[in-house]
Amino acid sequence: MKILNAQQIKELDAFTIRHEPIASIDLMERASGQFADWFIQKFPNNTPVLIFCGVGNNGGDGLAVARMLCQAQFNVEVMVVRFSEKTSEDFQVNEQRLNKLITIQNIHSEEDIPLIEEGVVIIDAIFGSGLSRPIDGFTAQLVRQINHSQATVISIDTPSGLYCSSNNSDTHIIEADYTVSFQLPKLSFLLPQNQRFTGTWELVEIGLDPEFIEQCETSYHFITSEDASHLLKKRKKFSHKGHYGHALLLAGSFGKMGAALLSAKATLRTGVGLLTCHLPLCGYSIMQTALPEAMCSIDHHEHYITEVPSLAKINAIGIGPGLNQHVSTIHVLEKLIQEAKQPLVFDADALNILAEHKYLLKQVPENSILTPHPKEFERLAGETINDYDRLKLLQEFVIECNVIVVLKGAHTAIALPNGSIYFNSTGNPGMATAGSGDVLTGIILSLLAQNYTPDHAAILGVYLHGLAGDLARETEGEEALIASDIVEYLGEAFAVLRNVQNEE
Ligand SMILES: NC(=O)C1=CN([C@@H]2O[C@H](COP(=O)(O)OP(=O)(O)OC[C@H]3O[C@@H](n4cnc5c(N)ncnc54)[C@H](O)[C@@H]3O)[C@@H](O)[C@H]2O)[C@@H](O)CC1
Ligand SMILES: [K+]
Repeated sequence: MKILNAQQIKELDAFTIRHEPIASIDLMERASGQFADWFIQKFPNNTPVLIFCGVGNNGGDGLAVARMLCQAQFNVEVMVVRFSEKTSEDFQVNEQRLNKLITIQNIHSEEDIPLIEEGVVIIDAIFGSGLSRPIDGFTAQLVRQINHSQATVISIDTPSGLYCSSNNSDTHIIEADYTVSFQLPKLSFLLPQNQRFTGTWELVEIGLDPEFIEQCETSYHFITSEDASHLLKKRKKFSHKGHYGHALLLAGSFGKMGAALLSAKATLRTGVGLLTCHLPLCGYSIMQTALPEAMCSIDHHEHYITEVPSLAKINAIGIGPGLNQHVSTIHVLEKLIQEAKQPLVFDADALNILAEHKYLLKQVPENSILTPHPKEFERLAGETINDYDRLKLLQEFVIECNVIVVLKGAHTAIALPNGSIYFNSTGNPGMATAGSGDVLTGIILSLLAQNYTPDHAAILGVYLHGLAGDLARETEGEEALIASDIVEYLGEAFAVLRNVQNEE
């Protein structure tokens, strides 16, 4: 699913109006209807509702929603924030329609701002995607007062004051509990720094033109279940393990053999034909006992890896989980980078070694996958002061190094060598737990070995990992969830994606 900027959203609305065709006021009615349905599902109609409307089309939505909630027997109070004399046409139509049902109040200055009573639910329809400069004056005071109140706040389309695709977090912005947005997510929703503004966000479909969306150019995408299911290949009836590739995992050191084990388990559970783990001697009985399905290639060193195993007959290589940064291991990484012709995935200490030895980073083969968390990415690429700058740095980094970076987080960002970024839609805070990243490396390695292209392996792997985590949460909850659970639920995650495939 594409992520569009404010200008593109405006053009998309206009194109839909011309080509569906649908009158602008009817499109507003459809959008407001979807919001109202969402609201009615969520709140009982004895909830007192206070709606703040701007004077543009976001405000128009607010007025239409007010009418719909009145008709659903909610007790609704509406205040129009008159930050401008000019009102949009669709705002005016909805103002007239609502006037027949209730008395609309107005805010012209700070004195008109009401006290916000306890228990009220606020709908924020002050500004939407038309915001073009920071909120100021009495509107800023209103935003401050809403944010200081105890009320539950639901924003229509976007929290008022938040730019769709650039940084303005130091200005006045509504801090919503929920944001219900129209059809496509905004870039701002996907960045950690904006979570306090958007709260939990959801999308409602409003029938914007799919062909127009198709031809819009954007670097940003949001991975839906349909997107992920399109990437998932079918297994063939007349196939054997040789068809599903041979993965090599270089992992583990004394005290960190669990990371190797988790990663190896995930590799096998993601459908690889064969897996060889190259481990230090101390890992041999651990792996053979805990995971009999994996083959072992054993290093001469007791505690860490010092040798590159044979790469013959290997289809993909993963390195990093539970490794250390001993000088011999650095040499292993160097040799591997120089000799490997297979696709590679780098994680954990493999990334730290690359960060410490930048000459190695320059030699990493093109299309290799790096899976840093934000701190590891900072070591690789440098510091930034906000999430937008980090995103820009991420794009510059992948273009310069010609690699794929999986920047882990709530909406993991997969950056491809051309600078496109895919944000993941699955996963939950329960997955912020030891070993979760090792599992992801195993999943991606497995897909690479099965001949998925590196970009597909990264996108599908990240989606599956989050989906398995979401399924695990249903029984384990967020606190009790551990990385092994993610592996346990991989089978169910595949089943969910297959269902999506079959429904299409
Ligand atoms: N037909 C359409 O275009 C649809 C639009 N929809 C709604 O329309 C919204 C966009 O509406 P608009 O483009 O009218 O814009 P907004 O309602 O977001 O903003 C209103 C106007 O305020 C002015 N403005 C911007 N920043 C300001 C500031 N800081 N202080 C004072 N004035 C400022 C601008 O002229 C802007 O057009 C969407 O977010 C969505 O809620 C939906 O009804 C779906 C259909
Ligand atoms: K809003």
